[in-house]
Amino acid sequence: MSEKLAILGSTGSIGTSTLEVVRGQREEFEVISLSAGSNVELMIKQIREFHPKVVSMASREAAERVQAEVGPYVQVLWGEEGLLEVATHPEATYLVSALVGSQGLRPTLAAIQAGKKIGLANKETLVTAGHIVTTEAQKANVPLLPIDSEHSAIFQCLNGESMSDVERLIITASGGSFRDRSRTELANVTVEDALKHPNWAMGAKITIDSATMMNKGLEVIEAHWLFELDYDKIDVLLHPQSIIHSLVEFQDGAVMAQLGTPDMKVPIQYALTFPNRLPVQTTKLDLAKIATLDFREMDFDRYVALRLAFEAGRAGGTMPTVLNAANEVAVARFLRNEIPFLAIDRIVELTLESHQSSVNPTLEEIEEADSWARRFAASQIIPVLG
Ligand SMILES: NC(=O)C1=CN([C@@H]2O[C@H](COP(=O)(O)OP(=O)(O)OC[C@H]3O[C@@H](n4cnc5c(N)ncnc54)[C@H](OP(=O)(O)O)[C@@H]3O)[C@@H](O)[C@H]2O)C=CC1
Ligand SMILES: CC(=O)[C@@H](O)[C@H](O)COP(=O)(O)O
Ligand SMILES: [Mn+2]
Repeated sequence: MSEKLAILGSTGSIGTSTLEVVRGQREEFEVISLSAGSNVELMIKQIREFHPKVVSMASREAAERVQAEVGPYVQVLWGEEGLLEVATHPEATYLVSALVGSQGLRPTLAAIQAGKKIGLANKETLVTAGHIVTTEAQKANVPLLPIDSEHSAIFQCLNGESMSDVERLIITASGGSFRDRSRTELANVTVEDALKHPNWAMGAKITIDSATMMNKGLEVIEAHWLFELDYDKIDVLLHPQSIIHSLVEFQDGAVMAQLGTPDMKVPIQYALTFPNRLPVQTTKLDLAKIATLDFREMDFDRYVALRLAFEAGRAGGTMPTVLNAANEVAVARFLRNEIPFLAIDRIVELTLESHQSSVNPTLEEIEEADSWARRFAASQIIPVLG
């Protein structure tokens, strides 16, 4: 048995793909603890199949419903306390951090401080408090293994290389659901349309982030922290097929890329088994069938969210925290049909413009900035501009 797993967000897109990886490599993994929000039915199924010792749900009511079904042999907790228990269970060796949003920060930090290896899908954690998360990981001598497909690709390209030879990272972007529409054509798009990602089946929040290009913005900040590179050395390239997951250019002009069919089981398993590789049940890449790979230069006027993310990342302090929190609120409002699509990046921009950033913020200052940004973004009534 190589890893004993704690999984935050086990009922989500990354969580269920992680359990699919476990199913494919039963002798490699044991599931120790799981957490979910409100999906009681799926949690009960996961408990019956994987026999965790502890699980947690978002609310007491959901936890009681799970406990009533599974009996006393599994401890069912709830709320923030439950997330911390799941993340730091003494028997777990490895945390898969796959909650959505900056609510993943506290439990992920706790797992780092408890010495668990981290498989990081929850990019918002690194965006909101990158300097704290990376410093704590270094102190605890804990690896942060990327699950996000682009960062896994870069991590694989950098294997055995010296960071001083890296000229730049090139993060690929599919362009999301509306990549073939101009900005003015986005005024009346629906939630249903925005949720149709061309290449990946993912949770709702990241699918909207992909449509606004905020996902790529968050990934630029994530790459800055994971690979300790200046923003001037991080580029974004439109690549509609999502076959090249990202690239690294070296100072001698050589460019390394990692390719594969879009299937999160591949980066998830690599993060779990690194430095080893094991077989994965996936569709193998057939380049002759694909025949053509396309690329387009990034347009920062079309994708305002990406420009805002570069600006917030470069500004540092609490600006990335505010970018992330305002975006979380704006995306949730769009998903509830409260605001139009184009209001998402406008709300983020207005929130950033109104924020007084703190330099080298503490965890408490980050949480304060996060709360302030959530309140501000929730209160904005936006005249939508093209
Ligand atoms: N999906 C993907 O392919 C990729 C995702 N990522 C990142 O991974 C993270 C997870 O994304 P994804 O799996 O798509 O998201 P999903 O929305 O599919 O899953 C989110 C998970 O978090 C749980 N959750 C939500 N709210 C709460 C809460 N208040 N308390 C406890 N648990 C909660 C959900 O539970 P429930 O189901 O019960 O609501 C679910 O298990 C995000 O940060 C995303 O950006 C990165 C790369 C690719
Ligand atoms: C699978 C994954 O890692 C997502 O972050 C994906 O990359 C989203 O695609 P785009 O943001 O490029 O549309
Ligand atoms: Mn990604």
